[in-house]
Amino acid sequence: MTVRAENVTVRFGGVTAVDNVSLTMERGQIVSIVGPNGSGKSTMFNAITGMVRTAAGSIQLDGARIDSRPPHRRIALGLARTFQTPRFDPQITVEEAVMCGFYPRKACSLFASMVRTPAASAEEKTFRERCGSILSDLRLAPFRDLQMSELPMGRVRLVEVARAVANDPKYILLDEPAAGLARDEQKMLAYEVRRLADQGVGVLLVEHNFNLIRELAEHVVVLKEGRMLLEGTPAEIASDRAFIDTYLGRAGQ
Ligand SMILES: Nc1ncnc2c1ncn2[C@@H]1O[C@H](COP(=O)(O)OP(=O)(O)OP(=O)(O)O)[C@@H](O)[C@H]1O
Repeated sequence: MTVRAENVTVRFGGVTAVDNVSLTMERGQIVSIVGPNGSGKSTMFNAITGMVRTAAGSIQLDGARIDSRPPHRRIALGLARTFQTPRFDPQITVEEAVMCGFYPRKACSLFASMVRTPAASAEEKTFRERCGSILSDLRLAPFRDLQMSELPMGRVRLVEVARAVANDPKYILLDEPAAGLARDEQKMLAYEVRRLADQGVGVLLVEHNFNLIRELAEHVVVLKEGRMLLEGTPAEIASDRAFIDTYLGRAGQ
């Protein structure tokens, strides 16, 4: 049970944003992609989730090619993601934002929901209860009725994680989820990410905070200028001279 990206290349006009990169994420495993700004991390995410077209290579989910499937089909197959800069309607509440995450799982039709058939009401109730528990896991329950525009960006990122979790994913791709979070919020996020992995969810994490990576990731892939520089455990990566020079040295982390 894996997501396997093999020899993926993505080009934007003359720019090769990702060049022949491979990575594998198993269910229950936390894999991290690191690299300086512009090294292709988000583009690799976008290739896996179908937001950009690959020029070469293949992407498989649990053994089946998904390269030609649109993003919503990949979501339905259990691939959820968060965005570095989440975009929510500023006027919806935190609860409404997380409830959006359940829609791909809805079994009842829109018509059934509108006329409130018993099945649709029961489904709505189940989703609302699950939403409540996701909000409290991510310590967002006190903000449930606030509008998204009232939250600082760190918490907006947590709502984004909550929305992705609502989709009950097999694999979740988190794009810098800890950016802008206070230390205690980062710890709580790390705990939740670990818990997701323990429940069998594969996690792909783009993160600049190497302490968090060291704490969470079992495997790290380092990108530089779109290419894979090296891969290994956080300890192996952290002691590698090429990594220290490229990432820690130049990026000033
Ligand atoms: N839609 C796009 N059109 C053109 N070029 C793009 C596009 N998206 C990314 N790029 C280019 O591709 C390269 C890789 O960008 P990408 O955003 O994947 O890097 P990143 O490692 O995620 O960076 P950051 O840490 O700043 O988010 C960069 O040179 C970037 O300018």
